[in-house]
Amino acid sequence: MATKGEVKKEVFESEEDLAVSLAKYTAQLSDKFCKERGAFTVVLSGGSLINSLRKLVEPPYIDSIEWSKWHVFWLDERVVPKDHEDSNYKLAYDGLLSKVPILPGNVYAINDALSAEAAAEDYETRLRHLVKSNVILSAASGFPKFDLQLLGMGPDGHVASLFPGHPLLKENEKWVTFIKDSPKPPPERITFTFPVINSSAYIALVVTGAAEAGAVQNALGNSQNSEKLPVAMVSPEGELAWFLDTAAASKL
Ligand SMILES: O=C(O)[C@H](O)[C@@H](O)[C@H](O)[C@H](O)COP(=O)(O)O
Repeated sequence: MATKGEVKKEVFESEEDLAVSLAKYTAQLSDKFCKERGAFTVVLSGGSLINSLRKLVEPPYIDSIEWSKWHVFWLDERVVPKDHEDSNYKLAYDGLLSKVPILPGNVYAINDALSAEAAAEDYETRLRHLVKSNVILSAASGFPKFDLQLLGMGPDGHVASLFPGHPLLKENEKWVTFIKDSPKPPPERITFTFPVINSSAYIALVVTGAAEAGAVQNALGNSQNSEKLPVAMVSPEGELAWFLDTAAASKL
């Protein structure tokens, strides 16, 4: 499946068709990595992505995926308790993790007892241990190389908690950092940095709805706007696969 630096783009008639294809894509990668190395490291976003993964908890995937080999991480997380409505962990737990036999020890939620700054540091330290123990692979650059990162995008073109014009876009040393002034509430979050996003073996960028069409154009089309949005900075070492619906692709 993989060609280094390859960008694939598929436009679906409906979100339902997109969800079917996204489940197939995720299951195929799970198969590949479980066979190759006995583990699959998957990074989740918040937002509508979790709903778009709903076909994974239905046949055939619910039974065929080797869930016990999954290791689940978050691209970004809101600094709120894990049972809070705003928690990306809760969103993923309710919609996916509670419905499949993933091992609780393989689910890497943030420590919600810590401040934003401390939670980001703690998450990075845990990732470093998992790279040492070969659960997460390491890129030549030294950044962690996740098998699959599943990204959503906001109408302003943000990915993870990396927002347009924010100084965090330039962070090139830390693996995980924090933000206290997120324009999208809640304001306090931790987030992967671009070097970690772009070290990924595979990235799926899942975007639906007319509100995101301008940002999709900025990344993929002939946009007049010279400011590169965060989504346009997604450029993994491995494969980038866009999953769009017709509304999100309407300006291409
Ligand atoms: O915590 C978050 O806010 C998310 O991880 C965020 O980065 C999300 O992926 C985008 O905002 C897209 O959200 P929608 O899919 O709901 O548009």
